[in-house]
Amino acid sequence: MGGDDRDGASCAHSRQTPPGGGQGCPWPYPQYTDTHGGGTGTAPAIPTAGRHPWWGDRVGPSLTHRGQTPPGGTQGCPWPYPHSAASTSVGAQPGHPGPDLQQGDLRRAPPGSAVHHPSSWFPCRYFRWWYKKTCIEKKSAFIDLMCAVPLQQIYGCPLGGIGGGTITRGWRGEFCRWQLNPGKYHYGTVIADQFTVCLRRKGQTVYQQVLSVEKPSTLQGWNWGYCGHYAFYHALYPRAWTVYELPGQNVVLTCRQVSPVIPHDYKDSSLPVAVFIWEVENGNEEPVEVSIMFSMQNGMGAKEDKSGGHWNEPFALQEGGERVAGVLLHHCTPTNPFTLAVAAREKAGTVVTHLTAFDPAGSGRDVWQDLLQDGKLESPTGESRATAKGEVTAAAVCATCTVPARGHQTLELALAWDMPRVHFGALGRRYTRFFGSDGDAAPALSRYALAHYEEWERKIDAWQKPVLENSQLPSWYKSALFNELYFMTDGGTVWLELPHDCLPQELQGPGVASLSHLLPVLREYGRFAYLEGQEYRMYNTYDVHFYASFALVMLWPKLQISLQYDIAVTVINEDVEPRQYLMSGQTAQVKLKNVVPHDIGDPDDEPWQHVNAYLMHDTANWKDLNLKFVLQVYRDYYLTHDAPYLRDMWPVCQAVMESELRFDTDNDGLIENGGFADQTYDAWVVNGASAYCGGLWLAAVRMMCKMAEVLGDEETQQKYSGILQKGKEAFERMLWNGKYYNYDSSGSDTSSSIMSDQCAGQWFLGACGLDQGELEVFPKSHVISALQTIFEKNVMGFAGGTMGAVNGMRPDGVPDTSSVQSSEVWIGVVYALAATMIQEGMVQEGFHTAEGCYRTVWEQLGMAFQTPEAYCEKKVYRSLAYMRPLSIWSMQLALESRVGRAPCAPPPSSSPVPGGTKQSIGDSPGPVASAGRQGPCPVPPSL
Ligand SMILES: C[C@H](CCC(=O)O)[C@H]1CC[C@H]2[C@@H]3CC[C@@H]4C[C@H](O[C@@H]5O[C@H](CO)[C@@H](O)[C@H](O)[C@H]5O)CC[C@]4(C)[C@H]3CC[C@]12C
Repeated sequence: MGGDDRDGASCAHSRQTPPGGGQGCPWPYPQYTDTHGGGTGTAPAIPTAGRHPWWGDRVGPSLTHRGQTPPGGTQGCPWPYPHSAASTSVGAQPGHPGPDLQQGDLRRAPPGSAVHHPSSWFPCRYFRWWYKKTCIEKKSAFIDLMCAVPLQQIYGCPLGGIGGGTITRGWRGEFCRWQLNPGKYHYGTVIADQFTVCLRRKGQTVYQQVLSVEKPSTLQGWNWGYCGHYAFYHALYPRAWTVYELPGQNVVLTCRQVSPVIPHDYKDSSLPVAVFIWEVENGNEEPVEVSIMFSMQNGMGAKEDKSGGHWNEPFALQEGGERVAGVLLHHCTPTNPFTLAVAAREKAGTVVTHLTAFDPAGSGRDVWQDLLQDGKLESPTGESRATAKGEVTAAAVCATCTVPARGHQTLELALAWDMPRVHFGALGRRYTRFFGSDGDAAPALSRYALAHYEEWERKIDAWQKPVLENSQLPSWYKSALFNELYFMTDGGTVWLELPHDCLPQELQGPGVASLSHLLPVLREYGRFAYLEGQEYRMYNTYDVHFYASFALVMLWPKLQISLQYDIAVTVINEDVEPRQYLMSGQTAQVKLKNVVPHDIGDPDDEPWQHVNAYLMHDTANWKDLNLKFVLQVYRDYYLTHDAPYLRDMWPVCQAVMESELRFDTDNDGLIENGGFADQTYDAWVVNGASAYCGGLWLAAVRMMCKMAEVLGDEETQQKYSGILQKGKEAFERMLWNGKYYNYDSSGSDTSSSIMSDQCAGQWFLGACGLDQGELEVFPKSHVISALQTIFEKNVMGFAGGTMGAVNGMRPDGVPDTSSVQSSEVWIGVVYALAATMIQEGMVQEGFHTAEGCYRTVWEQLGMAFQTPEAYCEKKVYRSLAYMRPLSIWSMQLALESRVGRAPCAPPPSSSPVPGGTKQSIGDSPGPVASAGRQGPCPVPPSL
């Protein structure tokens, strides 16, 4: 038996110091950057731990990062693979979680918190609520400040389509983040879930190795500890690929994993499957027999794996000329049982064998010897016995082929999981529409995946290619644009099927009938929800979705339309149940009529039926939610031309705007904030007229005028035109200070802070082509001056211009620390700001601003595939794997929208932004092909 004879210690040592600058060693350094030469080549940075006053330490030593191209670029990879992937050496130093500090220590107040402030009672109220929820009701807290998810810098591309559950693999190949029950994550590497290679020459096994750097305490009979320096990981969502050199064997394996995440596809994109295509290159002068064994535990490494009653059985399925074979692992829990299928494609020259069951807690020697003997598994017939309580079981499937001398072969394996029902509601998952809901779909799913993945890859290529091949776009951007999309599936996402014969309770109210296309849309495209964040478990948090919605409307517009219909239903409905809010301590009803809810509910409750899981503030008084609905309605219409949608949404827009008018307390055409944190910055107090909410208000009023015009509603058009006139004047008078719009008009010490998100209204207007000409809402010169000030102060004046834009900056160049959120950087806000800059012609500034966030998150902090909501300058972050960063797709929209104007080039990666911002104004983008929408920049038809 061969094997990797380098010990872990020598690998670990060489990770730190690149011999010869890393040139001689195969892919020796951890990287989270492109492999296309766009990287920085900077020395490793090891951020030190930081402690946040409220949520504790969250950042441990991070990965080191280099922007190095692997020797020969991606030449080792024989198929034409895109280069702009997040990539890393599998031999990289794993990230360690920070020291075990008290996460979310509620005894420590944030800086600037007033002892007598009503919310200083928040910790007591929160703790009482948390105790009742978690210890008495035995449910999970929608935000668990007592028990945060530990940071692990290990993640790579998740597996699976949209809304059927996801299994995330780490960049070292581990199966480590599990979301099969929607919205509920299990974090843990399952050791038995591995790929193992066996090489045979002249009838003798010459090499057998688990392709994992681990040296676990179970399955010691296996040959672990593959030297990760011989492998290199790349991720470009929804694909990832790892190139493995097999030391001493002159054989290169490349495993690429493909998930069906395909824009504008509403069938295959819903499938809970992934395919692993193993390309084998034999560099020898003699043939080699290659086996890839895929082993998998029955379960996700959670305590249920030991609950007993799980069993496995072999299967084979032939259909349409395709034959697949493998093992089904039936996971028989009382709620949400599921079946995993581990399968391989049988084709001429490929033999598929299996082992129905083995003990993953034992030494694994039997399995190892079985494979070692002849490169195949025993393939017993019949099902395994069911596990006893306390016992775990696993299975393995092996695909074997012979690769000719200097030749190349492919082995194709798949993983499918079939959990047709979810723990809330009565609806099944979207994929059951195509594969049935009896729980027996796993064989068909795996067969379908193996038969269709080539078509998926063609479609993914066609979608991504125009961006990847655009030499004017920096490589980091290409990685960010596609890799941030992981959250579309791995955001606790659920996509449900609404059958024709059943109507959920919340869709039965009288008002709902006025939404004439509600049922046709929901029945045709299903119901979609994703979490605010993996740590903030609320579905479709609407103030945040406002930012992320660009990804949805550009890539799966029907899901955005469906989501909006669901929000419209909640606007019409109410929930009169009283409850106490944790910040103010006041009691008010859960949901008022004619207001947009904060979220659609908690996955641990009944989402859609019980909305507003968030109980920090009473969001009936938030100023941004209603406006964000109106802004999205018109933006969606502008991009989709969906006239029935606009007609249905129009009365809802009118209702929420009427309700919003109560916030214009002085009748000057401009709403006022209420002196508490009454908007998405829910810990940053705002009082009186404000740049953020006032700006969103004016933009929404402008869109009301436009929609009224399109729909021929003259009366409403006049009404909102009048409000717009007055409101614009009030906004300029109360907030414009000659350089930018003040944070608010309260005259407080921090009123004059520079808010990075002050142009959010303009962002949406620009995205819908409503920022030009006579009817412009914000004077162009003011917008440009505000953006220039933000660039100068919040971006370049913060962390040397390398970390994006801080939310709030004082005019003297010191971050606004009046609240925890004013001194944070919100990645999703930064991408939105960058899009606004691009819309306004500040293309270089926009790219520089966004680049800071990408590099901080994906390179410096090692937070690939878990982009948080926020970080501070000193290595503190908040809320892992968050929705808002999907707003990067608005940068893409801005670039696409500029096609047709004069050409422009974003700066090459890491190029310094020229001193002034002036020279870039008026630059316009080069031809940027459409990656998001289908077809050219839209001009909505009039109705
Ligand atoms: C009670 C504290 C203030 C004490 C005082 O004034 O004296 C609060 C200070 C900081 C708060 C935490 C801030 C972060 C979390 C925010 C989260 O809400 C969600 O976050 C998004 C913003 O990132 C928002 O857009 C979204 O709509 C929200 O769902 C709520 C929990 C926080 C941990 C929050 C808790 C209160 C404070 C500690």
